[in-house]
Amino acid sequence: MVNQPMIQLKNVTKVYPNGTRGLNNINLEINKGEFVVVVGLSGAGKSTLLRSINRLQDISDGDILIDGQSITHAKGKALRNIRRDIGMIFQNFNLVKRSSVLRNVLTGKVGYYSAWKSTFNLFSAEDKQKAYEALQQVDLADKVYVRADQLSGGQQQRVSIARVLTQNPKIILADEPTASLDPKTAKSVMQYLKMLNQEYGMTVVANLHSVELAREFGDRVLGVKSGEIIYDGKMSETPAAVFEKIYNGQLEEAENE
Ligand SMILES: Nc1ncnc2c1ncn2[C@@H]1O[C@H](COP(=O)(O)OP(=O)(O)OP(=O)(O)O)[C@@H](O)[C@H]1O
Repeated sequence: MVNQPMIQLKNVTKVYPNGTRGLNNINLEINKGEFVVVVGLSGAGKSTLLRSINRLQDISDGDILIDGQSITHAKGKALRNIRRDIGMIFQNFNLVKRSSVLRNVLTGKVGYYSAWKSTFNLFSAEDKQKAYEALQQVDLADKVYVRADQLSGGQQQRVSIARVLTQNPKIILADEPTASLDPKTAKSVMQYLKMLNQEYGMTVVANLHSVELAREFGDRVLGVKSGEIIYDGKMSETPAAVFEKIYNGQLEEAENE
């Protein structure tokens, strides 16, 4: 298959108002269908990278392209359309806790509805059916009408995965998706993310703290330090020692050249 760039960062810099360089002149291409894990110490810039890709925050310099279109310069409807193609998975699940599982999953469709229809939850029967099917995919069909806050952490993360499936994006950005879960549950959540990647061809970029999960699920690994990419390689060609060094903050860019 010819490599098709899905996410492109061109000379991207993010300077926070207090002067911190969250990202320092990053150039990066992620292809359609890749499962990329981003690793690095706390404060390295992993979340800044993800938040910049879907423009949850504006970058200071450079350009970011999503499937060939600049999200950096998009406005109004064009920006909303690009954002529709990007699903997010958060460490804290970001569910509406007092709403039902089904309603939470349907919010994945909000980007497709006019403001007033989504305010009044006027979802079509077809979308309700799709949301139900998404819940089947993550093995939660028996929890459709349960309130989100009645579920365990792992189940709540599966609801957020079903929400992303309903949104049907091209890209999923997962910011520490398993950080608040026990190891067994974390692995199961990663398996569902892998399913979205393999069965639906969604491109996944995930920040992960766990070396073990990163090695098991990523196809490609990006090591980040002080707002720069200090390692970029195929998982299968990345020795375990490189991981240890990235996580210990000992890997310097020169070692990777
Ligand atoms: N809103 C902000 N204002 C100022 N500095 C910030 C802001 N957000 C992040 N930073 C700084 O930018 C750098 C990168 O932070 P970021 O949150 O991207 O790191 P991270 O690798 O995701 O860390 P963690 O694993 O702890 O989430 C850090 O020095 C951080 O203190």
